[in-house]
Amino acid sequence: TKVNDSINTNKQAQSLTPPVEDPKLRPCWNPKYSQTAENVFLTPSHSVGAVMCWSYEEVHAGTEGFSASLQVGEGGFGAVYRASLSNTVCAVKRLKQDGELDWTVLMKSFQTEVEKLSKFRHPNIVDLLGFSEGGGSMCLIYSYMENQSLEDRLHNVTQTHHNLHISNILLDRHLAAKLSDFGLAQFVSRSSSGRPGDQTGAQTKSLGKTATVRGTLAYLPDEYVRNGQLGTAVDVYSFGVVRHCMMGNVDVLLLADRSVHGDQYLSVTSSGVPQGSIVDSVLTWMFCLQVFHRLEDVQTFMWRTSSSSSSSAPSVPRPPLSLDSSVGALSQQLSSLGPLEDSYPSSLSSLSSLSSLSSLSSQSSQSSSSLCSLPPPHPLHSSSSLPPLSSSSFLGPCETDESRGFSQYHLSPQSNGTSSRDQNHPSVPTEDQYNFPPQPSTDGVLSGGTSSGGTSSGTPAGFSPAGSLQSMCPGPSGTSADPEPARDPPRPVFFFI
Ligand SMILES: Nc1ncnc2c1ncn2[C@@H]1O[C@H](COP(=O)(O)OP(=O)(O)OP(=O)(O)O)[C@@H](O)[C@H]1O
Repeated sequence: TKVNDSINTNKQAQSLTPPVEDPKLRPCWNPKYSQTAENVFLTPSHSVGAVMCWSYEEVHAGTEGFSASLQVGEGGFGAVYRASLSNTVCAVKRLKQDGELDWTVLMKSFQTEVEKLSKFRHPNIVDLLGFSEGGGSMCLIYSYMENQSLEDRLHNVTQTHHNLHISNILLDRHLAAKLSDFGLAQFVSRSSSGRPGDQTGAQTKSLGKTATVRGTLAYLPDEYVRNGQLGTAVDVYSFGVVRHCMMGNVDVLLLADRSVHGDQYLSVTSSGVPQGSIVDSVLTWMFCLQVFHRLEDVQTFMWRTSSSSSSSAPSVPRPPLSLDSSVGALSQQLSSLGPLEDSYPSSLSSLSSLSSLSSLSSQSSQSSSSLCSLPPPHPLHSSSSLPPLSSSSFLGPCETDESRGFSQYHLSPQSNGTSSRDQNHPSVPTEDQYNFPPQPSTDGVLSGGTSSGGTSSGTPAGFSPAGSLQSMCPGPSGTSADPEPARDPPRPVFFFI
């Protein structure tokens, strides 16, 4: 009753439902979602402005009645199911109705998610395919991320609890990382007063505790650390950190330490050995390096398997060249840092971990010569000293069907049971995968970074690694002298599959 009353009385939510002409398949195009000049966060080329509206019956059938056997996860906003809609595998997030959440707030979040993701498509944001209202439930329908969340995967990597705020980073079948809960998280950051970051209202009381804000300081933006602000920016920031790590970009040290120790590292690391809490920096770096290596292994494994089992083109993109060269160079830098114990006597456990991780780095360094034909770049090169990224020559590891901003999903069923989305997909520039402009200042977070953290173009620090990425991680069409170097057999994959 509460649900139905809320739906009936909430005109905003009702306005999401378009006029119904075809009850079976109802394309939802709302002109108010069209791209506007101020929507600069994502590029117009990724904008499609259309999502599908599904009936409750269709979603119910596609999830086999929201069967527990199809549930793939559960977050603060509800359970997520693997579903089949029009012969397309989707992820259906059914928003909770458990009384813990203020239903009015939830509906607003629902609306926000639909509005925002109807406007935008981005290679690193999970595509919203549609939504459903009715039957007393509200569902958001996304493209299905076969490899689920990075957090899930990391549990398998480390077999220990970790504190990264990365549950909203999902991995597609190519292991390309994408942000989810874009609009939902955005709304959580706002109170009923509309002031960003106001966590005192009843709205955020209920949603705030469900929002995923776990994490070490290293992975959270300054603004969250200082003010407790939640929201998309936190995810984007953490995503940026993880992405840098996964790319083997030593700028991760900048990001990792910015929130803890201020901006001092921004200049220090681009010119010399970082000062301050090097233990935290190195631990962060090495941990993420492990993640990167595992992801790289899996990509290599998948690519090789696909290549050897089929004479046709591989179904997964060829992995980027190894980044072990940068690891080795970093390792050398670390070995020249001097004693750490004197500076950080209380970090004994960290130092112990550091020791083992340093040895990992050495191993990586030793293997780098056989794995990578690239000359090792100087690990502390500033991004600005590197050549600009050329979109035509760079093909990063996220250059996949989905991650290219391949968002023109046509959900019409095909006779062979597959979606037609694999045909005629648009080509999208790749630069913006690595250049996140600042968020609108109304967010209150990450709006251009700090005074010394931003680049000259106003991009927050750490969100413009294009040059570094090109240097560190040239893709298969990159400028490397050896476009397809001989690689050792992939190391054992023991956690993903
Ligand atoms: N598009 C998707 N494809 C495949 N699995 C998904 C998808 N979205 C979510 N999941 C799975 O469902 C789980 C829960 O995701 P969800 O976004 O609901 O919550 P969360 O991000 O873990 O937490 P919170 O809602 O508090 O941010 C994820 O960890 C992931 O395993």
